[in-house]
Amino acid sequence: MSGAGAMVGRLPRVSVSSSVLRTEGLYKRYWRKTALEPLNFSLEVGEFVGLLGVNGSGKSTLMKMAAGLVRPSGGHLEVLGLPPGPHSKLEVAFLPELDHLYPRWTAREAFAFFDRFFTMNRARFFGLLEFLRLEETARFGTLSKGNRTRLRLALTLAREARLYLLDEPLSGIDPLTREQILMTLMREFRATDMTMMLATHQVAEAETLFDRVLVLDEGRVLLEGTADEIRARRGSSIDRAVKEAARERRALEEPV
Ligand SMILES: Nc1ncnc2c1ncn2[C@@H]1O[C@H](COP(=O)(O)OP(=O)(O)OP(=O)(O)O)[C@@H](O)[C@H]1O
Repeated sequence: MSGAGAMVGRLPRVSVSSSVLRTEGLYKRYWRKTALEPLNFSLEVGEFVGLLGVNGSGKSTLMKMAAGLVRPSGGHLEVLGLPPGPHSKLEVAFLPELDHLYPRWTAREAFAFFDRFFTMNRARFFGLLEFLRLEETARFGTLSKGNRTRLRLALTLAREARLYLLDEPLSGIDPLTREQILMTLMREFRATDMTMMLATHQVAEAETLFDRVLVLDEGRVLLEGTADEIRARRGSSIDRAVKEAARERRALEEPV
């Protein structure tokens, strides 16, 4: 990949001793709907964790709580040792699912806007544009869906942050390109101390990509562990293990 060194640039500040994200009994209800059941989970410095699950399993809810955008209903949540707040807004780079960029902005202008609020890594951003084959001068509103997704990803990863939360960062990109982008980016970024959680429906990506996965199903933890642990425990690929575990849970819950 071209510009790989420049892409990574300065390493984010890290505190080696404590978890970047820690939850204890964290849960979320929207009126009567439970989006996330009490969750005990932690994310350590330098880890790259896959947050997996089908639509509505609670992935975005967990990410939004960690990003300080949704208030938990109860339990304990710590980001970099403190409840989410102004400190974590600066230290957490969150890529939401929805397009949030002004359509008339070029990549350059979007970068300048972000640069007013966050610590941005210019060399990394332009390295990412090159790698993702994005033009600096094209307006966001004129880009294809896949290219808009790429630009949003580049802006998020160009932030100097201690935690990156990427919610379906490659939706709308064809599977082959998606795999290439993810594999290359992760190879680059995992050589640093960047800590990431990436939400995806694409369970098969967990086979090779992540240090560890957390699989949610209807707001509950279905599986958790490294790919090797899950394969050893269940004797099958993660993709199959997730399907089997979901089937088993449904069978247990069916009234007799
Ligand atoms: N603002 C809200 N008000 C009411 N219910 C909500 C709200 N946000 C999410 N939910 C519900 O909470 C549950 C979990 O939703 P969430 O968006 O976290 O799932 P998800 O795994 O991210 O889904 P997807 O993959 O489709 O993005 C769903 O049943 C959803 O309908």
